[in-house]
Amino acid sequence: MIEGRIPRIGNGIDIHPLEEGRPMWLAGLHWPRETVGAAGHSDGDAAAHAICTALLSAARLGDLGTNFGTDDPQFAGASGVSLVAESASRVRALGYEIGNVTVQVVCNRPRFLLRRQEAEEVLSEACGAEVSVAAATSDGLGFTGRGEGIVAMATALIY
Ligand SMILES: Nc1ccn([C@@H]2O[C@H](COP(=O)(O)O)[C@@H](O)[C@H]2O)c(=O)n1
Ligand SMILES: C[C@@]1(CO)OP(=O)(O)OP(=O)(O)OC[C@H]1O
Repeated sequence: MIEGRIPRIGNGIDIHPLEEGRPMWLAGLHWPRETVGAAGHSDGDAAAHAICTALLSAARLGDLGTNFGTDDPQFAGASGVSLVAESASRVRALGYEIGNVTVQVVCNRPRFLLRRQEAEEVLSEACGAEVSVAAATSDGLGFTGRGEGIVAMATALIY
């Protein structure tokens, strides 16, 4: 473990393009009514991936790509939830505990109003610590506003 008793934070950001006909996985949930889903080597769950990078960065363990490379077939189609669980486990293996994690997604759809609690429960279970989920549109601006992609940003606190 890196020296010191001071809590440590990490930030993570992930962006995935959206494509017709792909399943939508976001914030640990499948969204079966969506007609577009995130393209990627894994399930494309930008929220889960941002959480992974936030956790790994807090412990100075690199980021999503250095831990779960696209050159490794093991991670083809990997669920975001499984990558969050593995990231949390790597952080704990260094002797840290996870305080809490927040993640915010920027997209028009899906809407989190009815499923926020479900997403928080799934991601908290994977992390072994409380995860809160927020969402925003970009008010029609940019690639998120045009529905071409999803952005997610996360912060993790470890101690
Ligand atoms: N994908 C989304 C986007 C937004 N929300 C909720 O709507 C609120 C207003 O969004 P603005 O971008 O107009 O500020 C936001 O605070 C979220 O509560 C959502 O659920 N899902
Ligand atoms: C998750 C990984 C590995 O399957 O693939 P992708 O789903 O493409 O996701 P990305 O955010 O581009 O990060 C790279 C990889 O770590």
